[in-house]
Amino acid sequence: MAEAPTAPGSDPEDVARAREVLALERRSIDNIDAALVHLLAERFSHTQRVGRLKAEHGLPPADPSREQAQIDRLRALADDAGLDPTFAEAFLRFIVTEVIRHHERIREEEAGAPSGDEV
Ligand SMILES: O=C(O)C(=O)C[C@]1(C(=O)O)C=C[C@@H](O)C=C1
Repeated sequence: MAEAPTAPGSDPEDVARAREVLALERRSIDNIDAALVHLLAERFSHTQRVGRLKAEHGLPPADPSREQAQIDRLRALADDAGLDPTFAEAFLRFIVTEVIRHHERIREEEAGAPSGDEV
């Protein structure tokens, strides 16, 4: 009697191998996600310092010309790396929007804080 046809890739050994590959890929994905979190934390610690510097010296929270230069650079890097430049731009804009929100909060805090000269 002929064997029952199996759907392509549904052989239990194939599925077991696929699960092993999936587990390995997920380990790498978790490592990369951890690296991204650490890199973002590092980036935000620098932008917090920039925010305080800007607030102390009356500089505007946002710098659109700097942002445009960053976007142009990141889009080119993404293109070279095989990453969608539109995604890279959206990702940077998402981060920078949050940074500007932090800068504005720092500026408001600075404006409300006593100067240190007061008794
Ligand atoms: O470089 C600055 O002036 C920053 O405040 C940092 C940063 C950024 O996150 O890269 C954020 C806001 C500015 O509009 C431009 C860039």
